[in-house]
Amino acid sequence: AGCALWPLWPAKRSSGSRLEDLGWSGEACNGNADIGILAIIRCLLFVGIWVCSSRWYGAKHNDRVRVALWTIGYTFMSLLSVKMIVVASCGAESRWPEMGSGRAGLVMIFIPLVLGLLFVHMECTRLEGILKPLVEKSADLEAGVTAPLLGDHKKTEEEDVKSQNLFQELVRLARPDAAIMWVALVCGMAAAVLSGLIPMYAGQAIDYAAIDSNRSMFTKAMVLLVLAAVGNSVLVTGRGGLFSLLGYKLSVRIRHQLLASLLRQEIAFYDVTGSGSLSSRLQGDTTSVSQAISLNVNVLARALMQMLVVLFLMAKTSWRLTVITLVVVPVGAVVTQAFGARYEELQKSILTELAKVNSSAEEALAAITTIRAHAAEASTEAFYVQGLARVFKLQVTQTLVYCGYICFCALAPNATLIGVLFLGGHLVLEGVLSAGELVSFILYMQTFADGFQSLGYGAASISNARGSVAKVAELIHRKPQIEEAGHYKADHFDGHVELRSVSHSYPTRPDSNVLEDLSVEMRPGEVVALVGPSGGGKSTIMKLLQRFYIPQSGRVLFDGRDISDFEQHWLKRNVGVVGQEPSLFDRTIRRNVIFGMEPEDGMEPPTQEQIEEACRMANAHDFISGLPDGYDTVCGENGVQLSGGQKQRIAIARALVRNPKVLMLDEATSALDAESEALVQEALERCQKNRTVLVVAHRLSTIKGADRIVVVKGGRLVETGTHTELLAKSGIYASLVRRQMQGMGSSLSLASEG
Ligand SMILES: Nc1ncnc2c1ncn2[C@@H]1O[C@H](COP(=O)(O)OP(=O)(O)OP(=O)(O)O)[C@@H](O)[C@H]1O
Repeated sequence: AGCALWPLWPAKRSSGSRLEDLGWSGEACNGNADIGILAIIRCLLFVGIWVCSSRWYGAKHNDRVRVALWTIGYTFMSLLSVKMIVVASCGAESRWPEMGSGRAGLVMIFIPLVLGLLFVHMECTRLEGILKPLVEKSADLEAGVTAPLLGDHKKTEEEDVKSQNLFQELVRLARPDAAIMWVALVCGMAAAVLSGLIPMYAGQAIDYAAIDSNRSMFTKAMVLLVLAAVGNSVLVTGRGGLFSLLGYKLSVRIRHQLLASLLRQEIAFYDVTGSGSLSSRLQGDTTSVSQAISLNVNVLARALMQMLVVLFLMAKTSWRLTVITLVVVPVGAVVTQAFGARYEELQKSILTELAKVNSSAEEALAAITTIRAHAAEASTEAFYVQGLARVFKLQVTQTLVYCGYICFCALAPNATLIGVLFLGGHLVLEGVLSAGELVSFILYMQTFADGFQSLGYGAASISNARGSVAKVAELIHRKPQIEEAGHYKADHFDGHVELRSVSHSYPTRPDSNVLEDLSVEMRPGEVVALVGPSGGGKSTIMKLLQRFYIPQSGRVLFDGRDISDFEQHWLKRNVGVVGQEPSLFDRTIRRNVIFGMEPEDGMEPPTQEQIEEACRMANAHDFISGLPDGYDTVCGENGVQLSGGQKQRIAIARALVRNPKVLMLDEATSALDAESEALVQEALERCQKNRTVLVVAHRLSTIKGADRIVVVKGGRLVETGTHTELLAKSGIYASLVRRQMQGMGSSLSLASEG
């Protein structure tokens, strides 16, 4: 309380009355020369005490308290500033010459300005405080991006550094369009200057017309006014258009960079990061990042430039009126924001309550027979009415807040206008200010208030986008945690495949070994069937052979060379894969067949003959030719426009068009009708000729046809041999076969055996 009242107390008691002492009488003060200096020292001390105490209190309690404290502090600071204006205006020149010379005026303008900036800073901090937990919460919910990005869920120092580098990140993203940005900023700067000149020329025109009656000067002022207005509109258009262009360019670039980075991440990254959260990064976050840069930088830059220009012109016109404006405008902005925040809070509560009420009504209508059976109509109705009453109560509060808000909105600008007119009118009467200058000032004031509001809006929006910028930037910069493959391309490839003493655990479960010291060799041209109970590690072997993961120990070799040495495009051309669930893209059949072999992939695309030959081998050519658009038929999202069997056959054709030396097949277990299954099966058998084939087999017929059967259980190779040899052993394989023969399992990899 002492702190709060101190600034209001006169610097030094004088013999005159309190009002005289403050200089309201308009006569010279009776105080001493140090009155102004003392006031400034007090003011600075007050700011110091207030900032420290509110920070301390805010840290201990919450942001609302801090903002409330700040508001109280600001109010008293404003009163102090008003007092200082009065003191400075009361003819203190006689005792403190600087007071009248304008230097003190600058000091007084400076104080509220610093406070204004402090406000913006604190508002951002407050918003950040509110947003951070939300961002963290949503990240937790997504159980996604942050996990692999931040590593071990730790809130690391790295994260803090990254958030500090946010501005640098924004600059980095916008750098390729720096030229556009600079031109846009220059346009904005020039527009701001011109928009500041408009009120000035308007004031001059009034002075020349109404006071000086100077026709030629009036015409000159009007011409300049027109030029300023036209120039301003041209520049504003240029600035707006360029910033929009910048936004779109940015959005394209960020999306491109993000998808390019995502496509290069190791498969383990996707094990922990849901595709849902990644697509939300790609859609929502990229939009907010590009908007943060284009739209909000535009708003902020425009507001800042406008405010600086107008502030300069205001101070030049009348520093006394400027101080009044600097005191009142931020107060208006704070109150507006407080109202807005409360209004939104209430709106959210209303929507939540309304949703509850609606669902209770829906529930009641859906369960009408239960209600009737229990004669519970009255209590159901009462429950609904209680809900409606809660909504109504909230709506009344919201209306009160709204009334307060519109009352303030209607009153505040007029109150400011009246205040400025009152003081300005006195200055005009005393000849300190001309009528035109007063009009100019009032127009400046409006521009300044607009600028201040935009500044708050822009700062809040940028603050909102911080989370998105951080996430997008981390994803763009994320280095795949699997070392880059080599560049080896073999002149001759036999198709010899080997897993040598491989032990593997997935990064998400580093403590559980999925494969344990497993060694398998597949000689060129050999067909090897991989069987075993579910969860035994068959698919893991396939994944290691595709270098989705690097084994913890042991080696994966092709023709005796480590898989990591090979140039991956070359290897994928020589090693074909057909998965259990064929995944097709929303493109034409042709493009789906040559997937990964398009010119953009650095490959010579297969010819139409080669495509058709592959499709013939895959039993797909006939049905494709029967489609109205043939090979140009679009498959639809994930191939929805095709049947399961057709999709499988296209996937087989996709593997065969590469004419691979090694073929890896995961037999489809999903139900296909008998005809489709026969076609797929026939295609699979046909494509095994002259190739090293590794097939995760579920059907007895496939297994019987294999040169060798490898039984994997618990990550270990437990049996190997031909069908007959393994049956004779009466081991796991024999029991799996027995179970299938007895019709207890549809495949040889049922979990019950695990
Ligand atoms: N991406 C992954 N992250 C963590 N663990 C995994 C992952 N994929 C598989 N596993 C685990 O590894 C073990 C072996 O799985 P794998 O898919 O290789 O078995 P499988 O023999 O192919 O089984 P199925 O015949 O049912 O397909 C299982 O315990 C499984 O839970």
